[in-house]
Amino acid sequence: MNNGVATVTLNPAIDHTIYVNTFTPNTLNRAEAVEYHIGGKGINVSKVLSTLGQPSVALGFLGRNALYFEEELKAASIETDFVQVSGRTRTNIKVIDKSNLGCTEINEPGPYIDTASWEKLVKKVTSWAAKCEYVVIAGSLPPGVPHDSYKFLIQEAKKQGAKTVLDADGEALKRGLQAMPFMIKPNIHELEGLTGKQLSGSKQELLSVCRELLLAGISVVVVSMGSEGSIYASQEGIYRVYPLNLEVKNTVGAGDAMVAGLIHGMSKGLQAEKLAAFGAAVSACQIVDDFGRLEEFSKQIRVERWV
Ligand SMILES: Nc1ncnc2c1ncn2[C@@H]1O[C@H](COP(=O)(O)OP(=O)(O)O)[C@@H](O)[C@H]1O
Ligand SMILES: O=P(O)(O)OC[C@H]1O[C@](O)(COP(=O)(O)O)[C@@H](O)[C@@H]1O
Repeated sequence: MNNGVATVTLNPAIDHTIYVNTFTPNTLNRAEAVEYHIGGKGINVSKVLSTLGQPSVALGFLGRNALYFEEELKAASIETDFVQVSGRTRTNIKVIDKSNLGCTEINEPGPYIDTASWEKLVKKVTSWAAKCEYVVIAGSLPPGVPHDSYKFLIQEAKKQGAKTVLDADGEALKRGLQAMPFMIKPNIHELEGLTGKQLSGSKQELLSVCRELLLAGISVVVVSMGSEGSIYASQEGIYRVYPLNLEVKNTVGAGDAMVAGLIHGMSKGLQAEKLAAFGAAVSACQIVDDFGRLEEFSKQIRVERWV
């Protein structure tokens, strides 16, 4: 038993982060520093949970470079139960321009997943969902898996009694929502894709979109808005979480850290206002790359009840 959290990453990645002084497209850029980290949204959630002292099991597909992932996860005390596939797990490029802290990302599509591998994965998710309180399903779909993969996995996990958390984009998010996950954490761009509207970020507009999702049957809706902070919505109320002014190191994985923070906070029984602040504080730690500041950030974050 792993204290109740399984993360599912169908499309893990090695995040290859390249820091340049000033990024200029169509010319030679020389790297000031490089970092390689195992990633993909569910894996990142497991890594942050582990930093917070909460165990989890990581599931999904891994290709020929699986051993590297398994070793890194083991070193972080994260249990693994991946399906091995014959392709190569992808590498995603993140270029960080130190002059303005902008991040240019190129995410690969990932290896092809055949039907037999997909069926193995479904069995693993179903079996872990029976043992876990939360099943986090996150990230893009690799080629070959069904378009309604997330809808199906959420339905199966719910049948086993797990609370499901979905963090995805585009069609994968739209279809996944049909199975009514317990919690979703779209960023503002993912929410725009979902609603088909360009959002101004006004209070009325955000309230109306969150209310619609709650009414449809999702228990917790968290909309992250990068440097603008976030919105937390549940039956307890709808809250505006104001951002901190941070010395940003790298914003990659900020959303995943927020998901991990929300799950950890829920596991500890935090109520809406404190939970919303805790999720935001964990993402702030990820951005400055210093989890020693968790308590300080949790106290600094301002949460306002909207309704
Ligand atoms: N530049 C920033 N300054 C302060 N906080 C930030 C910044 N970028 C992200 N955050 C925090 O991290 C959270 C998640 O970031 P966001 O970029 O919205 O998610 P995602 O990584 O899923 O796109 C935000 O709601 C906010 O609390
Ligand atoms: O599966 P996708 O949508 O391509 O995203 C994968 C990427 O997202 C990340 O998990 C980061 O996500 P966030 O910045 O949204 O938290 C990277 O580690 C990874 O490269």
